[in-house]
Amino acid sequence: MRPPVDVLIRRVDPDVPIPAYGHPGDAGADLVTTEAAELAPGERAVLPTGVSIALPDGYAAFVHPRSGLAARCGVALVNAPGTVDAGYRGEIKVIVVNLDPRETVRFERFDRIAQLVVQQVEKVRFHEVAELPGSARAEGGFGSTGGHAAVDGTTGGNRYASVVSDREGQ
Ligand SMILES: O=c1ccn([C@H]2C[C@H](O)[C@@H](COP(=O)(O)OP(=O)(O)OP(=O)(O)O)O2)c(=O)[nH]1
Ligand SMILES: [Mg+2]
Repeated sequence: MRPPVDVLIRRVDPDVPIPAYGHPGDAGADLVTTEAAELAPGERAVLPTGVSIALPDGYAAFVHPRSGLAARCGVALVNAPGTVDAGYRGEIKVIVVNLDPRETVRFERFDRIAQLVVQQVEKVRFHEVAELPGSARAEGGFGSTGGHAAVDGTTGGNRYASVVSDREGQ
């Protein structure tokens, strides 16, 4: 296993726990909210995590959702994954949204709300050309290989979801 990358961290809130990995080998270290919040269905909020970091050059950190929160409460991140640039010294914030159609979600102070994944990122130089080199995929995308959702129960073969926009009685 490669040695961990050292990242400087500052507590904006003196009592906040340092982000921690749940298990060895986990990709994300959990972030908490330092503010309690209540989100009605459809509501969103920008929640403070109480920490700011200084990443080494060539790295970025990504704010990812937690699957348990998504599955149990319908909480998603509006901008998932959020990007924390190496030069950002402000407090890391998490933009949560309650996607549950009925239930209000309540976060208590220090509830774990997201996870931070630190990765190396490449910086590229863009070279403008009139024509790009050919490829097997060419311009195919957005479901060109099949297996996409069908609308109103239309079967397209090899599908795995459907959208029912014209439900009975509506
Ligand atoms: O979920 C997030 C996303 C971003 N940030 C912080 C770190 C990041 O470096 C900065 C800017 O983020 P981004 O580039 O996504 O936002 P922008 O709307 O493009 O703002 P800017 O013009 O400041 O780059 O905000 C967070 O704390 N949490
Ligand atoms: Mg930006």
